[in-house]
Amino acid sequence: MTESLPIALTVAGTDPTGGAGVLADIKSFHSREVYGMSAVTSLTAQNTMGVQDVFNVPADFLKAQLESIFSDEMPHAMKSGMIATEEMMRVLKKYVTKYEMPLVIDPVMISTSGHNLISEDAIDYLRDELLPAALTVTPNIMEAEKLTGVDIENEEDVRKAAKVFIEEIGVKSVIIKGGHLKGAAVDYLFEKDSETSLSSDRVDTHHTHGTGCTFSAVITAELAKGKTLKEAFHTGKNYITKAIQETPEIGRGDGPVNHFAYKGEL
Ligand SMILES: Nc1ncnc2c1ncn2[C@@H]1O[C@H](COP(=O)(O)OP(=O)(O)OP(=O)(O)O)[C@@H](O)[C@H]1O
Ligand SMILES: Cc1ncc(CO)c(N)n1
Repeated sequence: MTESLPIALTVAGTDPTGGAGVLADIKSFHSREVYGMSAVTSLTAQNTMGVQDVFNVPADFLKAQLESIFSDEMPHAMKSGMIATEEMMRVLKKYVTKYEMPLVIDPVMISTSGHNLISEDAIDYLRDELLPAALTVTPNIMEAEKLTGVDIENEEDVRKAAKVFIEEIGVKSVIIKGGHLKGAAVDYLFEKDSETSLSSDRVDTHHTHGTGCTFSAVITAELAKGKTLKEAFHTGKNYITKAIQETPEIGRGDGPVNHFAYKGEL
């Protein structure tokens, strides 16, 4: 008899060069010894130099993929990444409200290379309808600004934005990633009654393609194992720091992180 594995599902877009999106998520799940499943929202033609094209999967076909999964086996946790249109978000909302499991929303808006990955009118739906269904949301600074309307330049602003996320938008918790602020790379987890910040030295590199996807996927993998959000946050931070410190130098542009680098306890 083999032991059953924790299962994590990602609902996200693809990056054929494997640094971001679904492939980064599955690599992250796998390296944490979590069985990965995926439903694809968009196929992108992108590489380490930029995004060349995007093909959005018809919303009905996203529904078909989710139906295939949920009619067969229940994941223990799920995450969402790139969801380009409101129609796809409406489909996703049905599943995340029907089936109870920890949901991590990475509110992907723009690729590291600066390409828009979400239609402007889907942002309101994301904020008002999807975010409240999540256990946690993992915006970078720009995404947090866009979703809350708070300009963020320092730690005080991060706190103001977190207050809007929790008190006005109604999220249960939020992890604001300071990867794009000056100084050390500090990330903040705000839960209703607690605040945890984790800091690491900033690695002097431009190879940060897919850092956000990887970070949120590791958190999802840990939640699938039944870890607490605080524990998952710690593992996510340690994993991404190692993965950025030991980038594999793949591609001609801003390369991916190393999904083999972190060897922490499983
Ligand atoms: N140069 C760096 N050195 C150390 N840690 C970093 C660096 N850049 C980002 N991070 C960390 O990587 C994680 C992702 O943060 P970031 O703000 O880059 O997300 P993102 O912008 O959503 O990523 P993506 O580039 O995939 O869109 C965070 O834990 C952040 O602290
Ligand atoms: C498919 C996809 N999802 C997310 C990102 C953000 O890094 C990206 N570049 N591509």
